[in-house]
Amino acid sequence: MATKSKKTSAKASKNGKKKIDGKGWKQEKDERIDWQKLARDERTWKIVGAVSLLASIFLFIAFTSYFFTWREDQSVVFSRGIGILFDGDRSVSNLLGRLGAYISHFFVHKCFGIASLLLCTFFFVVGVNLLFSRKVFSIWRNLKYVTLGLLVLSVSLAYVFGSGNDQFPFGGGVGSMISNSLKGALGTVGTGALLVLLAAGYFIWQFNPAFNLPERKKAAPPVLEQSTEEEEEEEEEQEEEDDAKLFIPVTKGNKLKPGDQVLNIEEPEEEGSMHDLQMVEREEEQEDEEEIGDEALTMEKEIVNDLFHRHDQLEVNDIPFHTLPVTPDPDPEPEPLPPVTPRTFTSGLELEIKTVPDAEPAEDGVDKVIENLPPYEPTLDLRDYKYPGLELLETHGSEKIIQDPAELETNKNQIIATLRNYSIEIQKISATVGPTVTLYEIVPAAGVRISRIKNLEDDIALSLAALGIRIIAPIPGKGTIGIEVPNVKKTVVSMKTLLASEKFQHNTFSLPIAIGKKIDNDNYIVDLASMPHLLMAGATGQGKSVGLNAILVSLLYKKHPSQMKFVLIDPKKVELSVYRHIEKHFLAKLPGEEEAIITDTKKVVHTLNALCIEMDNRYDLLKEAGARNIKEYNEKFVKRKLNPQKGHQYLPFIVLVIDEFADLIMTAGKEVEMPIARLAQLARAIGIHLIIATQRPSVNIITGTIKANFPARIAFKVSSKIDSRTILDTGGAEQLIGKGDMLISHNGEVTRLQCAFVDTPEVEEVVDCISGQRGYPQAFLLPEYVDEKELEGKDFDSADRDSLFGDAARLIVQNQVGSTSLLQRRMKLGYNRAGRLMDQLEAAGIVGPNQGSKSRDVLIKTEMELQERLDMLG
Ligand SMILES: Nc1ncnc2c1ncn2[C@@H]1O[C@H](COP(=O)(O)OP(=O)(O)OP(=O)(O)O)[C@@H](O)[C@H]1O
Repeated sequence: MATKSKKTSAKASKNGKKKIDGKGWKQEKDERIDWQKLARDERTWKIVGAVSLLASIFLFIAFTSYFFTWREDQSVVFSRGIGILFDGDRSVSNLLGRLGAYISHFFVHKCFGIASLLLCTFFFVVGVNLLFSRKVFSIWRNLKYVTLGLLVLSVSLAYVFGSGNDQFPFGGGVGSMISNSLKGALGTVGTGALLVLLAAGYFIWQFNPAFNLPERKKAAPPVLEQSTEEEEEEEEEQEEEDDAKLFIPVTKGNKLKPGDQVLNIEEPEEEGSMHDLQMVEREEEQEDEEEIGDEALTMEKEIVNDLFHRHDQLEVNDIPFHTLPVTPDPDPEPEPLPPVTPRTFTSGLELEIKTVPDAEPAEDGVDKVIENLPPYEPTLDLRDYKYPGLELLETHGSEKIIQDPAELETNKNQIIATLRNYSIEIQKISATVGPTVTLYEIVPAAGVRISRIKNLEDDIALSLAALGIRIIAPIPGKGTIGIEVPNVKKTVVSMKTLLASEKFQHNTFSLPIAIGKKIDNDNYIVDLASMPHLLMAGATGQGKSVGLNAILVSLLYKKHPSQMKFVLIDPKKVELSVYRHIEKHFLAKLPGEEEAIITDTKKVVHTLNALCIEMDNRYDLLKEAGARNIKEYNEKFVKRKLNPQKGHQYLPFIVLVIDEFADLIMTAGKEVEMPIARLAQLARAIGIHLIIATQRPSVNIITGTIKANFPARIAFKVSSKIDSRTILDTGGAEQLIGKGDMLISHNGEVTRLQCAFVDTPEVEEVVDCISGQRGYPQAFLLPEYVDEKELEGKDFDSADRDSLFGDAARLIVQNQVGSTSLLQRRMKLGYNRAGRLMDQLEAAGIVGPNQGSKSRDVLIKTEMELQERLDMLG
């Protein structure tokens, strides 16, 4: 009981009542009206709103009635003036009696004429907003229109209809006065012109009509019109948004949105009483704040500046924000609102901040599209970059295929005779002359079994006494038998011809490579991205290096440095070294490495593992972006649907080229094979493509795992049928004639090609053309890979911190996300190192403990705090 009375006493004193003895209460302040409190009371404003709404209805009825009764009531009002209100004897015709007659006479006759009706809208807007405690209409906008409308309409109507005692006051006294003054100053015509000008100006401003002369229609860029309209619309939308934000009831537990501004926060008065509604206003706030006085809380909108892409700074107002600085409320003891986790609060108030749903990442992790931004253009990184021109390349000899009729005739006769020796008759024979070989297509006579011809392949070749005969029995899809016979005079296929071809110039391939010419002279141009990896084999001196150069040069001719990077592995140290000059344009390397072209086996292992990390990181990015492959991902990035702040970036293709694979496998074995197999299996979707070349296509080098993951394979001449089978799963490569004569197995088809020829000086020209231009500050950096074995035995206690500890701590504190994958992506680290860094950050008290799938809590909130902690740690 005693406790209860104590409580009651406390409650009472809080409400301004003081106990003076045990029997009664003395009201100390009950005589004083607390105006401030009254002004902040929601009910007060509701009453004002209701009065305003009634006033608007009253005025509307009075004015409308006046339009019909003005003549009858005019003399009465004239004669009595304001006294009419108290003159009970006088009767008037206005529907709202003497008050209606007097007020409408005042506004319509004396002031603004018909335009006075606009006043009704003002009271209506104010009334509705106050009554509903939210901004239904914009008072500010209405006020602008009413003020302008009263003036312009009254003056215009007075000008048009004139004024006189006996006349209906269309423009009212004010309108007539201004109109007459203008007429005096500008003359009737001048005044008319001014009014027309005003009307036209308003019309143009509001509707922005197009004034295109017929013949200039084409010249007027529609974009311009559109953009102006868009701006207009945007302005409208913005206004509407602002309007909607104007009045926002904030009660206990209610949530604010960014951009909302709270004018008045009322503390609860009594137990059980409702929290007062708050009025939130934008444009009228200054005025209102003055009225409400310094009791009002002002809450400022924190604009979150989000650097949405690397190169374009963007201010985004509508993304979630974390801090709302609140001016302290001098009113005592504001009751805390439900808990939140803000960074700062100065008033002791805690607000639950609701993030704007639009800015939340969509379900697939994709951010809201930031409209009205031009698409991201990766090539702007090096906007002046010029692609190498075709003039850098040479035409090697005559491009014309030499057809020697005598040679053709001899070969034909020999084929017929040889087959006849084996009792094989021919119905028809035709020849297609290619750059290196001629294909004789034969249709055997009825009853001849194709398998018989195939079995006689070696004998026929011997009889024809020529190297490089290949029998295709039957030619897939044709039902004929093909015999390829090398030409006596061969034509070199210049790289220049292929690159100049329509097929190369105008294709939509992601990574177009021009490899060579088919036997029918068709250019063989394919998309490396769809292959998706390529295995090349060939005995020494048969054209492998030229083939690799042809592929690399094709890509250099089509891709911008921002779109593609090479990882070049060259254990022989000479083949690819020419490309070292384009390091800052097209090469990728490990952080801290001097040379971009990798020649050392140990570094090859690191690089391959780093590529695996890059692959994993890219998969994480794709997953977050809800994209299935690099193309979809980059499309989203270009459309600015992905936030670089979250680690997203435009992903260049990465082409890994290993020139002598056999050497690597011999020295590093599984250490090389495993990451290559992993990359080959998984890297296609994320834009990493492999080209592996080897002189020795034996089974211990091209293992089953490697083969299974390299569906596209090229064979130059090899030394044995077994090698041909290892590389192509079929014989034939041993019968090639060298100098770029090759077989390519792609999409289950084996095609004979003459590889495009590009000489080393040409490659040097191309490389010089690129390296002479502005490049990136350094090569594209691959993620760092730390060999677990090298770390064994090393104890990573807090005294032996990772060199990246400080950077990692800063990144985590800046982002306020304790996630290992963030470290991996942003710092290009492997999982193990990132994980170890995270453990060290935990030990240093910067992040909290592991929380399973949820990211760790970040215990340090500001960079200043972090710096202190780092200084402390030493
Ligand atoms: N496509 C081609 N057209 C014409 N000639 C070619 C072509 N490819 C290669 N050759 C000729 O063959 C020679 C050897 O080619 P390349 O250097 O590419 O052989 P390789 O297989 O790389 O040899 P290695 O493995 O020993 O480096 C070239 O110097 C060139 O004269």
